[in-house]
Amino acid sequence: MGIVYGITGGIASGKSTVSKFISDELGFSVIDADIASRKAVEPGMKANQKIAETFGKQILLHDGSIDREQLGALIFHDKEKRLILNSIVHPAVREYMLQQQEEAFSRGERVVFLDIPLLFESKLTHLVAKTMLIYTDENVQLLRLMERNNLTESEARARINSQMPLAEKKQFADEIVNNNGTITETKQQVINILKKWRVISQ
Ligand SMILES: CC(C)(COP(=O)(O)OP(=O)(O)OC[C@H]1O[C@@H](n2cnc3c(N)ncnc32)[C@H](O)[C@@H]1O)[C@@H](O)C(=O)NCCC(=O)NCCS
Ligand SMILES: Nc1ncnc2c1ncn2[C@@H]1O[C@H](COP(=O)(O)OP(=O)(O)OP(=O)(O)O)[C@@H](O)[C@H]1O
Repeated sequence: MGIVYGITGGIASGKSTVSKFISDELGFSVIDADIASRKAVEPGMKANQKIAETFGKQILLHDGSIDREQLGALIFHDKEKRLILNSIVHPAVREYMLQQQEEAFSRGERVVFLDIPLLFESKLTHLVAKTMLIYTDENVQLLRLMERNNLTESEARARINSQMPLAEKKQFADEIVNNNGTITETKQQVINILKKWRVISQ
């Protein structure tokens, strides 16, 4: 059994950017909740059928996959619908992540990272030894989200408002990476934290 660290943040705060650095440049396994949530709803999976039953067959594309754009438009504007979707998808996401984690340990890895956007909202901190929050100011988050996803300001705000504000997440995090600056500056902060945690040597 190895040790598990949590990477969290908000939508478009830079979690994937940090995860990619930790996996591609530092060589650790990073298990991504967004990828898990995509797998959990593929055609043939229980959650796919449940979503069609709950939100209507028109939520499926011709190949049986979920129309993510349509589902996003529904759930990011409606808390009740969002909680229903979460209750369908999250158990499968947790199962998948745990399985990936065990596979990494059985390959002999000693440290794995979980990238979970809703780590604090879903009260999952017991799954990890320590947490790293990828933080940006809300105006930076908004602009990066609008640009990356080609969203209007009101669409982007609806997504940001679906999560606990990043400023509030700070109090729950063991370490905070300020990602308002350049990616190089962010990587250096990540290295410092991993040294402090003794994941990498000085
Ligand atoms: C609503 C869906 C179809 C939109 O898909 P889309 O491809 O546009 O976005 P993607 O899955 O890449 O998520 C992007 C970001 O949105 C945010 N987000 C996604 N789902 C949620 C949610 N239920 N509540 C709050 N924020 C969310 C996260 O920050 C995530 O990193 C999809 O996000 C989904 O199925 N969400 C429910 C599962 C979930 O909670 N996923 C988040 C991690 S488990
Ligand atoms: N320090 C930075 N400087 C400039 N652009 C950045 C920086 N960090 C991230 N970005 C850009 O901001 C956007 C959001 O980053 P990223 O995809 O890593 O966020 P995320 O937290 O994984 O988002 P999501 O939860 O939506 O998947 C991307 O387009 C990314 O290239």
